[in-house]
Amino acid sequence: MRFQLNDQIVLITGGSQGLGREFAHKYYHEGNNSKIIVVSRSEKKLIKAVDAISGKTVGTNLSPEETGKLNKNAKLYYYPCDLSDHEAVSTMFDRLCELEMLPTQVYCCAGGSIPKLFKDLTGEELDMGIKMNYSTTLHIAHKVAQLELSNCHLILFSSVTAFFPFIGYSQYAPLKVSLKALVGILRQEMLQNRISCVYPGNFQSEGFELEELTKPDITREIEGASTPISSEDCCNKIIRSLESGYDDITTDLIGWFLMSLDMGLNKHNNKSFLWILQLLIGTIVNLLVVPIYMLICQFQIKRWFNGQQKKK
Ligand SMILES: NC(=O)C1=CN([C@@H]2O[C@H](COP(=O)(O)OP(=O)(O)OC[C@H]3O[C@@H](n4cnc5c(N)ncnc54)[C@H](OP(=O)(O)O)[C@@H]3O)[C@@H](O)[C@H]2O)C=CC1
Ligand SMILES: CCCCCCCCCCCCCCCC(=O)[C@@H](N)CO
Repeated sequence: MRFQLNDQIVLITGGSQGLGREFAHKYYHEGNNSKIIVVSRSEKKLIKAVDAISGKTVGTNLSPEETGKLNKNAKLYYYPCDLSDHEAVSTMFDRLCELEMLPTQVYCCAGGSIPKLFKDLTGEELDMGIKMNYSTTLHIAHKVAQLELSNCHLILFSSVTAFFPFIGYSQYAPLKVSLKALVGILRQEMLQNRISCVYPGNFQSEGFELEELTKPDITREIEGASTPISSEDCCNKIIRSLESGYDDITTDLIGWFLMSLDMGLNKHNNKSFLWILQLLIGTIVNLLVVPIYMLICQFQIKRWFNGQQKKK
């Protein structure tokens, strides 16, 4: 399935800000004869996003209640929906079916993290992590599977933390690992669909700014190797990889390197021309470097905890 921006109906979850809004902007300005539907919980943020993308208020609300004002010739649409609610997702797809706007590409950008030590998280924050990072993608993928949208290209957004879950990301990384597992299974079951998975490193977004407020220093120290890039750069890197036919995509060197350590049983369909290099690097580094790094990492973490004790 050759990837292109033109002649698509592209559904972007998490399209009200950050990376999702960047993709919407890219399709709006470069995708000829494409329709864009941005989805998130907040109608207010969606309206702000469509204004920012198009420079004027042209976004059309696709909700059933807005049928009277529907402009079928518009390019940019929005649909407020809490994607962690299976029924709400089902209603959204019913609506898209009614309007003959079932998607040909789906970007599952909805997600976000609250970096804290596990014991410092609230039950609500833990539940939010599961909903925001897993359920939102799960229900969308489930509807694509059930409707047998065989020409639909699913693009899931995991994270580098799926290759190396580390201290401070207990509310987030396990769910990004789950997405990696889901991708492996869907690739075996949904043979008619192209299923891509993106493992971004850090990039500047509203979500990134928010997570910086609670991120423990030790977490920031470990992830220092992933310097935040702009959302626009991240978007363009991902589009270039998709256009090159890759389906397991990273956005920085450390992400590519950590993916090489995680080749396992799910990466053998990776079309990266560097795939064999990744396999070789992964084998050698897993054997010779990882044991040493994990000792250093444990020392770093123990030193940080000792420092925390002294502060008390
Ligand atoms: N920024 C980074 O450094 C990295 C980000 N990632 C991943 O990339 C993706 C995009 O990240 P980023 O741009 O920073 O995200 P942001 O946190 O900036 O935006 C998250 C988006 O998801 C939407 N959203 C959250 N919960 C729901 C829900 N239940 N239903 C519908 N929409 C929802 C939000 O809109 P609303 O509040 O209106 O619902 C918002 O539009 C995420 O999956 C993130 O985990 C991965 C690695 C690094
Ligand atoms: C031989 C072994 C070497 C190991 C080096 C370890 C380097 C770890 C870099 C981790 C980068 C994590 C980026 C997370 C982005 C993200 O998902 C958050 N911003 C949440 O949004």
